Amino acid sequence: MSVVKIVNKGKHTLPQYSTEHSSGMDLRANIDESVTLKPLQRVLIPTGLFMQLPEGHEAQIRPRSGLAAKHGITVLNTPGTIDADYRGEVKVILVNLSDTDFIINDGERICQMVIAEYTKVKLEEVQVLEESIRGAGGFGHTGTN
Ligand SMILES: O=c1ccn([C@H]2C[C@H](O)[C@@H](COP(=O)(O)OP(=O)(O)OP(=O)(O)O)O2)c(=O)[nH]1
Ligand SMILES: [Mg+2]
Repeated sequence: MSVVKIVNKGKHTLPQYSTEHSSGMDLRANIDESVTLKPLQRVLIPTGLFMQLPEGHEAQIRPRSGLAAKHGITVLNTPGTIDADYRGEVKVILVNLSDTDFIINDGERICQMVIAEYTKVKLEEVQVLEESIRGAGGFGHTGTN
């Protein structure tokens, strides 16, 4: 199991996996006062967390489906990317896609964080690519049924 070093300068407990096989850990808002998010408004919410990810890993900041389905609250840049060499505070960009105000309270679980391994590649510039059956087909070219 990979180890992620974390400094918690916030007021809340460390994030945790809420069930045995959860892929994400929920992150809590670490704010002094509640924030009211108006329709289509976005806000940067601090978490109080600072991380050191092992080389070859990233953290992805993703929405919680409950907040999205019930309140239209999502992560604007989903999946947000936390780089392994980032040492600043993890912050979450939330947006309100509903038609009513939404209040974010201190300590609320606002998003989830998935730690993932990634592959670093070297780009090789060529003039022609190998053919494939798909070719340039995309954007729904296989239809819907
Ligand atoms: O939702 C996010 C996305 C990013 N970050 C932090 C960690 C990440 O490593 C850094 C840079 O993120 P990104 O590369 O997405 O932003 P950028 O606009 O390209 O900034 P930079 O020029 O600093 O890379 O900002 C967050 O705290 N939350
Ligand atoms: Mg960047």
